[in-house]
Amino acid sequence: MTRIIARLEQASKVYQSGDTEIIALQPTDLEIKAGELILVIGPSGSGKTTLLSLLGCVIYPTAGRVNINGTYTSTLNETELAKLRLQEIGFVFQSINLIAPLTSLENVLLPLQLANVKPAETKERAAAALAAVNMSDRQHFLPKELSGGQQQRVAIARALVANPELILCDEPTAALDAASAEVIMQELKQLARQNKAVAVVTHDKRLEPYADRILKVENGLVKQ
Ligand SMILES: Nc1ncnc2c1ncn2[C@@H]1O[C@H](COP(=O)(O)OP(=O)(O)OP(=O)(O)O)[C@@H](O)[C@H]1O
Repeated sequence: MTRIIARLEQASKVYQSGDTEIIALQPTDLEIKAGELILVIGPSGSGKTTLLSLLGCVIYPTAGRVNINGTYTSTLNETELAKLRLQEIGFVFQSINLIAPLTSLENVLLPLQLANVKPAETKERAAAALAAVNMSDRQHFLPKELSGGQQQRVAIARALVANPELILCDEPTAALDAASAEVIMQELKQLARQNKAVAVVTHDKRLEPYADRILKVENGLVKQ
């Protein structure tokens, strides 16, 4: 039986802006399984980032429940939730967010240091994560010394170094040319093959051939 890594049960998100309620996401049922790469597409403002933020436990649902790898997030306090995020979820953002004064290796080390992994182990694991995205030869480079595609690969290494089950990406290829976008997608596909679940929000049509499943979001409504 395929493992379910993330599940939304009638999960919705409503934002309050002054007197107006904005329904960012209608009540949604969704299962994301180990081994699949999902694309999330839809117009601007349709609720894609909201969906990804719910899956990433960055925001709480207004109603309904979120289950990550068997745990309902509503049963956790802030500290436990932060720990779950660190252990189970890897994030890759469009804006990359590498820390400028830190080298590739130091950026990738961060999640392990935050998770209190033993120093003897951290370096080895960070180096292995960089090797997995073919960036071993750029370990000691600063972000500004790397191309956009290389920076994105370091961001992926950082997202996967703690060995999370769920990898969430918001427009990971937006700033990249066709060749770099293909490398990134091959790498995300590779992660899915290693029985992780990968969800990618994108406007980029070039990514569709890589998807096992495409979710369309329109006006806060998710269609499979
Ligand atoms: N913090 C917030 N407060 C109020 N409204 C919000 C907030 N975050 C998002 N929204 C609203 O929720 C709706 C969905 O936003 P969301 O960011 O999920 O869209 P999106 O599909 O990711 O858009 P884009 O493709 O432009 O990034 C929008 O109407 C937006 O204005």
